[in-house]
Amino acid sequence: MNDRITAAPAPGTAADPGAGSGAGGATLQQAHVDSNFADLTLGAISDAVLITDIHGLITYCNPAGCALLDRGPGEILGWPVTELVMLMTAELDPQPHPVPAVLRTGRPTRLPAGTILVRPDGVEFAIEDSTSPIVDQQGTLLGAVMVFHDVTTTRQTMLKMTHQATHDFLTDLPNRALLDSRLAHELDLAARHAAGLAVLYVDLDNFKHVNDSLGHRAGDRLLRSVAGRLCQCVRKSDTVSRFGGDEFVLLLTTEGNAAHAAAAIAGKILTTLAEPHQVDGQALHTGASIGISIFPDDGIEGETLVRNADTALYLAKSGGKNAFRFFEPHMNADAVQRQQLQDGLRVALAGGQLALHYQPKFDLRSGRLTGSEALVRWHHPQLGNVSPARFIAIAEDFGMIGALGRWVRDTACRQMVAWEQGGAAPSQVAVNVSAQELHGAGFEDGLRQTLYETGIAPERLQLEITEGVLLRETDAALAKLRRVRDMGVSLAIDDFGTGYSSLSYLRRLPVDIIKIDQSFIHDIGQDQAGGVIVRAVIGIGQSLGRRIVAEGVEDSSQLDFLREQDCDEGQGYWFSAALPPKEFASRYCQGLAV
Ligand SMILES: Nc1nc2c(ncn2[C@@H]2O[C@H](COP(=O)(O)O[C@H]3[C@@H](O)[C@H](n4cnc5c(=O)[nH]c(N)nc54)O[C@@H]3COP(=O)(O)O)[C@@H](O)[C@H]2O)c(=O)[nH]1
Repeated sequence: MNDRITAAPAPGTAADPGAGSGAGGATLQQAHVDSNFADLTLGAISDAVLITDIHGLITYCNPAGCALLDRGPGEILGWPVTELVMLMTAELDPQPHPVPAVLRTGRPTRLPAGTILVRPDGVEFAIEDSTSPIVDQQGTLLGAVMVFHDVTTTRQTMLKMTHQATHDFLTDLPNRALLDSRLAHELDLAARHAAGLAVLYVDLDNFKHVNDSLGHRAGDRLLRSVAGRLCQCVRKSDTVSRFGGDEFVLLLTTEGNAAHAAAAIAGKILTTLAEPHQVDGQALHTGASIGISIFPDDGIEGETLVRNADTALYLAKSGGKNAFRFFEPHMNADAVQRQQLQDGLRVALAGGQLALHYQPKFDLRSGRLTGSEALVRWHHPQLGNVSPARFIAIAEDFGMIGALGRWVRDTACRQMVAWEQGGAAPSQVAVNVSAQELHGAGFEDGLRQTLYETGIAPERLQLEITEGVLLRETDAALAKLRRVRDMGVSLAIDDFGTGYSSLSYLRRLPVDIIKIDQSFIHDIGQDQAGGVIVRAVIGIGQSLGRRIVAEGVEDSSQLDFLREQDCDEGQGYWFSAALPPKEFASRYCQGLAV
């Protein structure tokens, strides 16, 4: 062996034969000196090799070992291996050393994965090792040999890969896979210690609108901001995960009542998320809806708890958004029906089950028919007639609203053209456009296609857009509406009065018609305020050059009042409910010249 690795052991150490380390130490050192071939071999390999005597004092270190420990042999030999090579777990807790164990048992051993070696100068690196006993031909234990190498880079790569596989790339939150495994672990603990556990399913309200109107980069930034705020709302021991899109699932563990804790956190989340988010220099507003399930009442398995929280979320959303709801068992029946409707709607869209009915609108001064509103109807083969309010929400939630809206528009326009070709048609047909449909990227092109393919004159088509939708419009969306109007199609603001538009805002909206919401018409004659609002809307709307339509006219006193206020048009059961096309034509198109 060369001088570097056979330097004399520290005086007084067991490796010094004079120190009375016994025959084992002397024999071992002699073996080193004699073994030139072994010396060359050990000097050539990249693994660190440390040999100790029977007392665990280092008697040999190869060059790779010296390099890893950043010491010359003189600073290594004679040291207790447990002091020079301190070992920790991956969590930096003390790790039992393998050399004393081998010297005690005489059996080889390996360190657990993730073991960290801490040098006396404080430098740490991850190692993999194997430690074996050294025995002579008589079977006497002479010492131990520890072979190890630095796996920091490999470990970092592995940790990075594990992180990527278990975290969301955009927000760096745990992903669904990690949530599932944490949920399984926490459920196990909760079951054994009767602890509380809640799952909160959070979904942003109108996130798609941000993406569609401001672009995906802004959407991504908003999601990161939301992720940060969600983490601020919970303890470090809780899990905030992103399930994809704008859906986040939180796992809360509590010692007390889980429902109370979940309600408090849900309230905090709604308040925190409602604060404006600074994205690209502008303040973005977003709300959220939250569904909550509680262990064990709402499920004892992770999958069930998440599914039930999702069901409760759906009801929080359909109940008006920006709210939280706890899961209730009856919701499952609703969820089953929703699934049935969702599946059924796909079939219905493919053909046969959908129909349009037409409700007439009349000029209140002349009594003449001014047009009709097309309202979609669905006869489900098992469930019978399904309310459009219900299935339109489902179409919106499950990405079918574009196709449904397109079907309604195409069918209404074709019907108008058919009536025209028959020689008698109302002057206009109105179709409802849902928020999501309007915000969809293909809306304008789809509309152009409808006009082109059906051959309807654009001025014969009217789009009804609810006030709530228009209120949330950005400049880009308003520009979209102006382009629609430039095609020659007229626009009506539907359900006016329910969205609290300011009158100055009304002036900005590119609409031709204001339809007063039926709730205000219903209030006419019932209380003072109802009539006052209707009168104000008619006066101000007309002064802004808009035509006013009263929706939901049900009796003659309402009609008289509307006429007194010089309202332009009326629609409602007093005149007629929506009718199938044939009935509509035979009642209202006779005598109408195109
Ligand atoms: N995006 C689309 N939305 C649509 C379409 N078809 C309908 N809808 C929307 O669904 C909601 C419920 O519609 P519906 O059950 O058809 O009810 C409409 C009328 O039948 C009803 N109405 C009409 N007159 C009266 C009346 O005198 N009293 C009374 N209580 N109800 C009456 O009102 C509904 C019309 O609402 P509106 O559109 O706001 O004018 C409803 O929100 C529809 O908009 C569709 O094809 N696409």
